Amino acid sequence: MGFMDEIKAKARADRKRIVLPETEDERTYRAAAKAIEEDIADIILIGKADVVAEKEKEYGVDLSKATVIDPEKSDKLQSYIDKLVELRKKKGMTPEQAKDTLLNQYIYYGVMMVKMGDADGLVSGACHSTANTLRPSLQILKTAPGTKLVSAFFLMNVPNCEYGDNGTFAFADCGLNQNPTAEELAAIAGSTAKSFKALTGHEPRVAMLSYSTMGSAKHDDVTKVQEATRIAKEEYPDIALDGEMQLDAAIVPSVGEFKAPGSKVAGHANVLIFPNLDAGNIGYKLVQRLAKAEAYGPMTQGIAAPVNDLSRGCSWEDIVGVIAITAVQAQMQG
Ligand SMILES: CC(C)(COP(=O)(O)OP(=O)(O)OC[C@H]1O[C@@H](n2cnc3c(N)ncnc32)[C@H](O)[C@@H]1OP(=O)(O)O)[C@@H](O)C(=O)NCCC(=O)NCCS
Ligand SMILES: CC(=O)OP(=O)(O)O
Repeated sequence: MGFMDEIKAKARADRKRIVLPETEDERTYRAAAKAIEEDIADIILIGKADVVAEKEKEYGVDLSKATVIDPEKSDKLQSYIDKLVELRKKKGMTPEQAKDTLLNQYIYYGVMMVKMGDADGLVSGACHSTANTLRPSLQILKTAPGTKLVSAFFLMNVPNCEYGDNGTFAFADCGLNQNPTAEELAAIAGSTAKSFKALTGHEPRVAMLSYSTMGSAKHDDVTKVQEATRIAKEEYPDIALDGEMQLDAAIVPSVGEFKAPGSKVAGHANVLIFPNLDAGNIGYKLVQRLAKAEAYGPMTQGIAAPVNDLSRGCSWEDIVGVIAITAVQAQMQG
């Protein structure tokens, strides 16, 4: 059984309520229908009932078991307006702006449902940018206790691959933090190792990636990853983590032995921490497209409740996977 089958089985065991606000996108309907058919979550769609019914017919999917919420008709609207104003008053949010935002940006309505306990998690981003998808949850849900930095990772499943754990990897940060400092990079490594273990059950082996292996090149960019590695080893002594190292040294045993002799991680890494968002975002898309890998994410870690993003290039099957992961994250956050 692959990790996604296991995640779906976990999701099924304690079904959570997952909101999908992007009812303007066909993939949302197909993913919602499949998630219901596979019994992995209770699905809440945000939109107008007649529009959803029309699309359901057009796409030939069965959404009779989904809950459809039309913000305009919801008796919760006023309480959501009040709460949003309370939360964003210091940033200048007025009741008029809050009403307009909740009625016209369904992602905000969905995030408020999670905030108010009317849903357990949210998945969006198939037709909205990452910034517009994650900003509402950063603003409204905020970070989980004990977390300073929210970051975003992908769970990757590379077919016919002997590297990582038979092709299973976590990659980070591929979605959120553009240019992490050494401290932030160390925090991303710690969070991703924890997420990888929690979602796949595998022991993480974390490589701090660079274009240099153990001092083979010299530049401020390399120094940043070396410093991040030092901090991460200090902060997370129980995690197998090493760096700085190149991608080949991280995952290919013979190269790891040659370039980083004595490293327990080199050649065996299953958690790859990229030095910046350019590298992370380009890296995951290369593996997804050229190696035909399944790529689930960008999943967030560190938000007070599970809200996960998607790539606008995702398939509806990817959305089903992210729904299942979101449901399992919701179980873990209680
Ligand atoms: C998500 C993103 C928009 C947040 O950036 P921003 O410009 O700081 O946005 P805001 O200032 O409105 O931040 C929103 C809130 O989230 C908080 N926040 C932003 N990034 C955060 C992080 N990584 N961890 C915790 N909180 C964060 C801010 O402090 C702010 O809180 P406040 O409004 O209560 O003060 C930005 O990080 C971004 O654009 N990232 C790149 C996304 C992207 O293009 N990815 C590529 C495709 S996947
Ligand atoms: C994760 C990501 O790259 O998102 P998008 O493709 O929507 O920019």
